[in-house]
Parts: sequence; structure tokens; C-alpha cells
Amino acid sequence: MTERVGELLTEVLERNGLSTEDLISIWFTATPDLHSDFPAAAARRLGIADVPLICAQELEVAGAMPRVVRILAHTETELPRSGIQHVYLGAAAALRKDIAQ
Ligand SMILES: C=C(O[C@@H]1C=C(C(=O)O)C=C[C@H]1O)C(=O)O
Repeated sequence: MTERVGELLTEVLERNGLSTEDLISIWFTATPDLHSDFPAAAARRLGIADVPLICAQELEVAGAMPRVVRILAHTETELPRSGIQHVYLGAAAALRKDIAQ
């Protein structure tokens, strides 16, 4: 969990020219089949300590992609909405081909 959450957070920050100082809060969801850790705990271990974090369980919808952690990050940025890079790693890239970079 720590490794994969770190990879996702790093890509989100790097692709959008952000640092951890720009983070306001982060919402994580994990699919119901993930039990090893809280994604927020993984983020804190990566040094994101003074940011409010919350974890929630993704809806259990038949046929949904398993083993996915999602991040919804609220950040400071001067980027227009059209300039924001949305990050979908691995198999999750198939979820939102319309906005995945
Ligand atoms: C199917 C997905 O997952 C679910 C559906 C979403 C949607 O329809 O926008 C967003 C997050 C998840 O609740 C997805 O991320 O594409």
C-alpha cells in the first residue's frame, strides 16, 4: 500500500508541478477488497504529515475494477482546470480514458 500510494501521490504532484506545501487536503478511497492499511497512513509515512486526510470505502458495485486506491486531492494551484493532469496508474488507466493522461 505504501509503495503504490507513494507512486500515485508522487505522479499527481510531479505532473502538476506541485509540492506537498500546495496540498490542502486529500480524500482517499479504497475498494472493499483492500485491507492491508489505510492509504492515509501510507501518505503520512511518505512525509505528508500536516495535511487533513480521510479514507473511505469505494462502493461495491458488481463488475467494478478490484484493488483500486483513488485520490481526490484539494490543492493550491494557478493551473486552469484544463491544465490539470489526472493520474490513473496501471490497470486504472482504463477507467477514465477521457481524462487519464
Ligand atoms: C468507475 C470508476 O469508479 C467509480 C465511479 C466514478 C465515476 O463514475 O466518476 C468515480 C469514482 C468511483 O466511485 C472510475 O473511477 O472510473
